[in-house]
Amino acid sequence: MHRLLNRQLQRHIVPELRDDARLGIFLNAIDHYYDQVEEERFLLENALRLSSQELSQVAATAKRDQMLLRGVMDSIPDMIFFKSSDGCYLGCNRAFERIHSLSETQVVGKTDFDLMPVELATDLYACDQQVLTSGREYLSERWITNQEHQHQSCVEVLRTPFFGADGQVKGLIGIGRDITERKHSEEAILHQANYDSLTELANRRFFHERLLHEIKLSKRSKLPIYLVMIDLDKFKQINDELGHDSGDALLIEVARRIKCCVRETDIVARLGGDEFIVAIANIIDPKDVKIIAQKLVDALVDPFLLGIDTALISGSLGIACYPNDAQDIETLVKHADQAMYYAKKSGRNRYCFFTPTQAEAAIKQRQLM
Ligand SMILES: Nc1nc2c(ncn2[C@@H]2O[C@H](COP(=O)(O)OP(=O)(O)OP(=O)(O)O)[C@@H](O)[C@H]2O)c(=O)[nH]1
Repeated sequence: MHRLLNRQLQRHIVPELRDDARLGIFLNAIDHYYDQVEEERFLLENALRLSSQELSQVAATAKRDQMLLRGVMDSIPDMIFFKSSDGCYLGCNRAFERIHSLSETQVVGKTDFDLMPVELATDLYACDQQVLTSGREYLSERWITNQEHQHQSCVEVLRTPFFGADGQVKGLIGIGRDITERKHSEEAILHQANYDSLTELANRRFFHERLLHEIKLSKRSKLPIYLVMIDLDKFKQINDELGHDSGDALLIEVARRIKCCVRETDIVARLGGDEFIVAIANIIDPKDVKIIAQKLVDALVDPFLLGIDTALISGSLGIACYPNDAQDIETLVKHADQAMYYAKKSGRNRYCFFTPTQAEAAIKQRQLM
């Protein structure tokens, strides 16, 4: 280009001037200048080509990294989500999508109030706030209903804050694990530890625990608690005559009948064998205990239909009162047992209240043995 310009200048300059040494210097300077520009242009073009190559390499690497990160996130079985400080979802992984039956596109930019039932959303909002306001981790456990498949799963979520360069909380990362199976087995273990497997009533251990709680309440309310010990009369005969399975069926029916005679808040337990116990709290008029005890006696004499057989049985009941008869559970149960024993001795199919003479008689009997 500059050579063309140089030629143009040479042509239009008058011949005398063309030999002028100063003009020659000027033209050479132009020539040199254009050479320099050409070189710079070449370098610049080269640099541009190289940087655009680098740029596409960087972009390719970034894309590869992003895909790798996405692949890793999606293959993690725990659910992952990110939220901004105003509670809007920034992203989530596949496990999150699966648990909630929601795609990432449905989620991003939305809050829990846009996506979940209001009760759950309020609950999750409170969990988020724990992290966003304190800047500390927070572990929560929630039952979530999958709207699409209508099944419930229990999810344990660890929320961790993330910070900006200014040190302020900018949002949170949640990592959640489906612990439904663990929860179910924990519940089963707890049920096994607290309930009698045959009748589904509370067992001795759980009865003790619940009675302790009732005693605390009674101390405040100043209302007594009555323990009613129930032992079936001649139950062994049922087993012997009709078989163990029929005996089991009868015990199940006894449990059902006992529960029908008391309030839902009263504690009904099977202590073992054919022995049951009921704790009746909040009794204002002691006459009510007599009414309940008689109801229990009557309920047990009703015939039991056991397959093709009909069984007749009765029960002997002993009653002790907290705090009048004893202040600790062990003595209270012992007194109810002594009263029950007295009912058996007095002809069965009845209830008896504990009296101190029964305790004296029991001591004497033990001394004779
Ligand atoms: N079917 C069944 N029988 C049981 C179970 N646990 C204990 N038994 C039986 O229940 C019977 C309890 O008998 P006892 O309370 O000792 O005596 P009883 O025949 O009821 O006579 P009294 O109590 O003196 O009126 C025993 O034969 C035990 O083997 C059970 O889970 N199922």
